[in-house]
Amino acid sequence: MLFLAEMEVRLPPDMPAEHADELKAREREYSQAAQRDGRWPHLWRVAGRYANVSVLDVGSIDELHELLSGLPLFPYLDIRVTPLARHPNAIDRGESDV
Ligand SMILES: O=C(O)C[C@H]1C=CC(=O)O1
Repeated sequence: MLFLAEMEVRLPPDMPAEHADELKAREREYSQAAQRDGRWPHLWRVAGRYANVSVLDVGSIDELHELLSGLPLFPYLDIRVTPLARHPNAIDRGESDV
């Protein structure tokens, strides 16, 4: 199941820089592990904003929630999730038409 996830990062301005750096380092490790295992096929920075647009590939809504809520930055993220369905005009990538 594919989901579009739009995330806005909102770190409190008074968060100590060392704490922010530690969270960002853990976030990088966590999201790169998910990218490597195929659950996070796209991660794009939104130009001009501390925000990303991601495509997540998970087996269930519960797995999606587990993946997102496990993000070290989760308490500081505004996340909007949109389920994705196949577009009928999309060029086939080896899967059968829906
Ligand atoms: O967009 C961000 O920087 C937050 C975040 C979400 C995944 C990741 O690696 O970083």
